[in-house]
Amino acid sequence: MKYVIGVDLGTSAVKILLVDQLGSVVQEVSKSYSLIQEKTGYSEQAPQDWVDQTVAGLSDLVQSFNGNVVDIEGISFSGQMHGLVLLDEHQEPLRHAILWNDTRTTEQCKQIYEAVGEERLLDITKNPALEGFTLPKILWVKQNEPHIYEKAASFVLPKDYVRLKLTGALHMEYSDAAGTLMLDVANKAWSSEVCEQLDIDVDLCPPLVASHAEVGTLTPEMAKATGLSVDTKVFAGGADNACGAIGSGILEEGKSLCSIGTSGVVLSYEENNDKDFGGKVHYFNHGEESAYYTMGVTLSAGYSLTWFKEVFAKEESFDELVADVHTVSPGSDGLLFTPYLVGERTPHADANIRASFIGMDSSHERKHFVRAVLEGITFSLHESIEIFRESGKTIDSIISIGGGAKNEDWLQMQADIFNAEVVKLTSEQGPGMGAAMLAAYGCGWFESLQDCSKAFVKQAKTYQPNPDRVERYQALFDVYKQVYAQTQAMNEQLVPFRK
Ligand SMILES: Nc1ncnc2c1ncn2[C@@H]1O[C@H](COP(=O)(O)OP(=O)(O)O)[C@@H](O)[C@H]1O
Ligand SMILES: O=C(CO)[C@@H](O)[C@H](O)COP(=O)(O)O
Repeated sequence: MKYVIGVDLGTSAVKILLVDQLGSVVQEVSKSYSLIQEKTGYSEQAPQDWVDQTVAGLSDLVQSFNGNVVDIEGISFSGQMHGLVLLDEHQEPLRHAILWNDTRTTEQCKQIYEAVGEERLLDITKNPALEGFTLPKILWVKQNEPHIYEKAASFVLPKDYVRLKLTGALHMEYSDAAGTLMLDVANKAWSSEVCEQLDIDVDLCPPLVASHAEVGTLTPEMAKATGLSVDTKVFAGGADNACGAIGSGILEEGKSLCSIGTSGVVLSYEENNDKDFGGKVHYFNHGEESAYYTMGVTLSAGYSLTWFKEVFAKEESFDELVADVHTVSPGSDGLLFTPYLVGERTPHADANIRASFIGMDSSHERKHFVRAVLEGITFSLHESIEIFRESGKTIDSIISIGGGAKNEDWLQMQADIFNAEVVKLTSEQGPGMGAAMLAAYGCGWFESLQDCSKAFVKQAKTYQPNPDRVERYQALFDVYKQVYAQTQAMNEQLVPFRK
């Protein structure tokens, strides 16, 4: 039996899957790392932590592997998107990585519009200037840390950095490059126009490759540190949402995905690059060649639950925290939560908005707050589904992945709030599975990613919407949607009081 490894470099942890030729996950390892949040709006991580934890995870995996290590033929990567890793001439990081959920760059987004023009930017990159994307982060460093910027020789995204350290080869692939706001998405090339307008040297941008491209093998040092063979083939990989789509079989028009990791994503496959969503949803290159996807993003989805757990139930596991939410009725007896802990992207691109609990009542217990958090996250994702439905898409079945898909009550809640069938797969690790599939396809095990998906993507269970709960949630969703407008101005006034 042959094997491949899929590495998903998430925001909370790196999750590593060993997958056999039948598509079964035979081993799974997870190693966490923390966020560095110096001030409100800031979110960073140390690139070395990603490398250390990935190497430690691979080493654990190899040590408990019963087979012959040379049968592990290939490895590929999925990674949290947009994070800026600025490298010096020796390909060493010049500072911590600035992550996708860091919103310090509102001013730089304005400058991008002024320099490139809103319409032209949308024409070239298919996306608006949002704080989370990479280009505003590069500008922020250039303006606020010029001593660092002047030493920059290139930049990469998180999983590209880990791959660089494992192989010694510097690359970026299209699905992640699309999230930089510097890629000409339709023509799959760096946009010299965008770079020139912002006085950024286009040579900072690394060589581009396809997601399934073989980019090298492990360095002897890394082979030794991980226990893997030096001949293990390394494939480029993809953005975590592109890989999540591959790992869930979102490889044809009409298929949709909901992912609840640190962020939350509702994603839909697009065959073409010429649809017009006016920048309301992100529009990126898929990990499948010549395909695209659109998606709406909730910045603090799983992160809202993690935050609640860290602040109010630090000693408990997620399973313990959510154990009794089914005893609270839908709507949490009048308690609403909006998940804007670090600002928001879809549908409210707003770095200053913050979260709310609305309707606290003396009868509420902790379990009401937990249920309200789960409902608020799901309502937020439903706002993205509403945008897709309003654009004419039919969304009656959604595959649900990510840490949030571990809980049955939450999966049923998704079916009831989305008013759609929700499908759970045998592994909730969609991005890791997608990365493994890119390696399997790259190794030549399959003719196409679709063929690989037929063999690897397996449904475990479906959740049907309950008509009574659907109706109740529709009424609550109408109230939920008002909270943003009602709290927006108040949040602006609170900005000077934040850390
Ligand atoms: N047992 C569980 N029940 C419900 N939610 C969970 C559970 N375990 C983890 N989660 C949620 O999953 C999130 C992490 O998901 P994951 O897909 O691993 O994120 P990332 O890829 O961003 O690192 C946590 O923030 C948490 O909200
Ligand atoms: O910014 C985005 C997508 O645009 C996020 O979805 C990141 O890609 C982080 O993903 P997770 O760590 O939540 O999986």
